[in-house]
Amino acid sequence: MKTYDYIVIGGGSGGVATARRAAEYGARVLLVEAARLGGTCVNVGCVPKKVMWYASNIAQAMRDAPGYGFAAATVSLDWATLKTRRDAYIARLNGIYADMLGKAGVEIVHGFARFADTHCIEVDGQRFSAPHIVIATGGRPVVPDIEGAELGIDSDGFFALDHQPRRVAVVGAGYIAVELAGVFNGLGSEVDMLVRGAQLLRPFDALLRDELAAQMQQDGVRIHFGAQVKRVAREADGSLRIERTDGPPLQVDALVWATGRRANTDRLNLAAAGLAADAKGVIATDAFQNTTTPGVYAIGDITGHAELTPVAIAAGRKLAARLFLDLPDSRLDYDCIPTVVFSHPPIGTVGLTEDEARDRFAAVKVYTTRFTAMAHALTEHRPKTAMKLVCAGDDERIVGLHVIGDGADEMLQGFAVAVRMGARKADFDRTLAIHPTSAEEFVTLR
Ligand SMILES: Cc1cc2nc3c(=O)[nH]c(=O)nc-3n(C[C@H](O)[C@H](O)[C@H](O)COP(=O)(O)OP(=O)(O)OC[C@H]3O[C@@H](n4cnc5c(N)ncnc54)[C@H](O)[C@@H]3O)c2cc1C
Ligand SMILES: NC(=O)c1ccc[n+]([C@@H]2O[C@H](COP(=O)([O-])OP(=O)(O)OC[C@H]3O[C@@H](n4cnc5c(N)ncnc54)[C@H](O)[C@@H]3O)[C@@H](O)[C@H]2O)c1
Repeated sequence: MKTYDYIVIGGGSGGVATARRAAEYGARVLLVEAARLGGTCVNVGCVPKKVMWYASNIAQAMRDAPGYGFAAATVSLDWATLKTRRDAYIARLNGIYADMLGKAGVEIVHGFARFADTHCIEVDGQRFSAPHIVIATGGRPVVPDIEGAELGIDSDGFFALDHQPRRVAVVGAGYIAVELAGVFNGLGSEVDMLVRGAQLLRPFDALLRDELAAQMQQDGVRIHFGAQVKRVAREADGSLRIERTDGPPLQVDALVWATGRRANTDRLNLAAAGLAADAKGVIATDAFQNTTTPGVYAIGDITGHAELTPVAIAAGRKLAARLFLDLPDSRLDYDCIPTVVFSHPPIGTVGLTEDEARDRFAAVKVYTTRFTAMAHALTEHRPKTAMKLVCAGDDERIVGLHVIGDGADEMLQGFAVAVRMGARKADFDRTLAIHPTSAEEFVTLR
């Protein structure tokens, strides 16, 4: 049996980050990865998704071009070329991850890890042990148990598509549903969204939810609220017939399930480590990523906190510093996590929604604005930008900042620093505007 200081199960966002840091701090580290290095984010998440988002933005820019006097061009996408180029980019990233880990001195084993006991794992019959083992095995998409569900694809299947479906149904209303629906629509597919509830992005501030639904509908996405899929069947021409609760069947070329994810903990033999997961596969941790078994930790999506790459990375790095730099207080603060939804238009949000703030504070003041960004003054397509500042207390501390509109994705990071530092409305007011931008509206709100 080979022994190490630290074993990392899973080479995704959290696993790679914690392994690398621990090795840099002098630990002997083994990382076990069952599939491709980089995990969900690099292979079937953030990265290929953002490439598709950019592609969709380029298509929109081509449609906007005549407003600026350019001759109208036919927007015709060779999806297969885009996929080949995207896949090549990701293969390069896989290689960079392997190099990076190698240079840091992390040993990598390719295979599927299972616990043999509290401090020992087994990979393809080989055993490895360490006093510290971190589980960073991420999650996978879940699909409802409905007749014909297997005829649809999930987000992994979206990235495997080698041609563009002409008509698409997207089921769900979370991050992935709105992002993929926006990409398909921007690239010219006909899109129907089937939403079980009455809103998109239910946990988000009402301003963002309402603006996004309105803009997507204006851009041609048919959003069916209160809609559930009853049955899916393949027609003779290869298309799919989707029977739903709220209206006549839909006929589409692809059905995408964007109905949530579950943690990859069911095949880890957790019991051997004295652990158990909940129904969604989530492993309970304390504020320091400790599980209930001493020496076994969990980070990233399997902990059921904000399922975001920077969260997994930061939790992994903090843990490495606690274990191998002798910094006993090193832990991630899960408050005030900024996040961007790469919808069309994009959303940026940090802190509390207005409703959350009203529940928490006696005095809440809200500032909002809604306008057409200058870039669209000359174009036929005129998406709106909307912003909200949620302030609490007599000194109007900014406890929530929300924006939807072009540029929201790049706008948020700097404002997230200000919110994290405890900025007051008065701090925004005395910050000079940068003109002409959309972001300047945040410092001129009255
Ligand atoms: C479509 C999509 C888009 C997304 N977009 C964004 C975005 O724009 N921004 C953002 O911040 N987040 C985004 N996310 C979320 C982000 O990808 C995850 O939060 C992040 O990848 C979680 O990192 P992790 O380390 O917990 O797990 P993962 O990155 O999922 O890595 C887990 C790794 O563990 C491996 N593994 C599993 N079981 C075992 C085992 N037993 N043995 C060995 N290896 C194992 C897996 O193969 C995988 O490589 C997106 C997710 C999806 C699905
Ligand atoms: N831009 C980003 O940072 C980004 C992008 C994608 C994903 N993510 C992360 O990944 C996580 C997972 O994303 P997601 O979109 O899979 O999950 P989600 O939890 O955001 O959304 C799941 C959606 O599916 C719906 N749903 C669940 N079961 C259903 C059913 N049987 N029928 C119909 N609808 C059903 C839910 O109501 C919800 O709208 C996100 O919470 C986020 O943390 C982040």
